[in-house]
Amino acid sequence: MGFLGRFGDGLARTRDRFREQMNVLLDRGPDLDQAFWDGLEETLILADLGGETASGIVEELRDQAARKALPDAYAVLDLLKDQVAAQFSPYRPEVFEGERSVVLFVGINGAGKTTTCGKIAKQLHDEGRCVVLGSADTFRAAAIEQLEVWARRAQVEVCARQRGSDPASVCYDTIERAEQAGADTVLIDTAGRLHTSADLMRELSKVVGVVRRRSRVPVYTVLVIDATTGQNGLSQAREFNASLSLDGVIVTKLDGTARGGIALAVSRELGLPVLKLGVGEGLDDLKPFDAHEYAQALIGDFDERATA
Ligand SMILES: Nc1nc2c(ncn2[C@@H]2O[C@H](COP(=O)(O)OP(=O)(O)OP(=O)(O)O)[C@@H](O)[C@H]2O)c(=O)[nH]1
Repeated sequence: MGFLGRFGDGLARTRDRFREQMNVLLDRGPDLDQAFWDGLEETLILADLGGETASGIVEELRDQAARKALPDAYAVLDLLKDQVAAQFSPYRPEVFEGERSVVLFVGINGAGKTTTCGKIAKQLHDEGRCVVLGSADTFRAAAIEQLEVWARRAQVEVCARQRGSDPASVCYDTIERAEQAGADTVLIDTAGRLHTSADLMRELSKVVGVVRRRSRVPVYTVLVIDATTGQNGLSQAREFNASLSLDGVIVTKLDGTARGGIALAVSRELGLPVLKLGVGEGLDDLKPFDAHEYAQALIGDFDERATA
């Protein structure tokens, strides 16, 4: 693993944009003047960290610069990574690594729910856990087939019914089957929906309610966000969280965007842990989350030599 860690390549575009902006700022000289602080905040906003998060980080760094009498911008940038890492909500290992769990994947259309569900099934199966998949995306026929392909690849069982079936009863069947099989983890794919559609959100909330009532093991609801949607990811997270009380988020497609900061914005502003990061379409491109590795990959190393 390189010095940028597991997310290094996936966050390359976000990091390039960030460094480009920072270099423009540092070209003026390393003084800790108002223009530097404004420029730093703008750079963080441009990486899609969100206005609230960006100003929170800058405020804290300003405070530390004054308290520790930091000499210049390079000294501030040394502290930035720790500041970024500290903003994330604490990781919740119990969602995928707990003794038993049922996890529902929710999110807007095309966010990467089915793919993520399949990748996690394969990873957990390879770790020796018994996994059952449930295809509650009964709206899109291709999603059922896609999950069946993943189930074969991962060598796990999948519960599916034909297109148009009631998603809540697919969940019911899936949990029953998982109990019979003595499964450790149940992963349920749900149909994509717009967070702005009240009817579809109500329907999903009903499905989650059925699962919570039926399951004898902890149930977690995980939002999958496509990083390329940028700040819209924050509105998605707000709406899904308001309807479903989310337990965590997975951010996908970080490889295709310079807006990788959205993972931090959502985690900090909604108090939700990031559980995994998707950095490509391959099986190994879904990475376990680590706040320090994320910060390292986002910012890289800044020193006078690197920017000269
Ligand atoms: N580059 C990249 N592509 C990804 C990533 N995760 C998923 N995808 C791709 O995104 C596309 C949509 O993924 P799906 O898993 O079908 O999305 P979905 O949320 O299940 O879609 P709906 O069922 O329509 O809501 C697929 O082509 C995936 O291969 C990622 O981390 N990086």
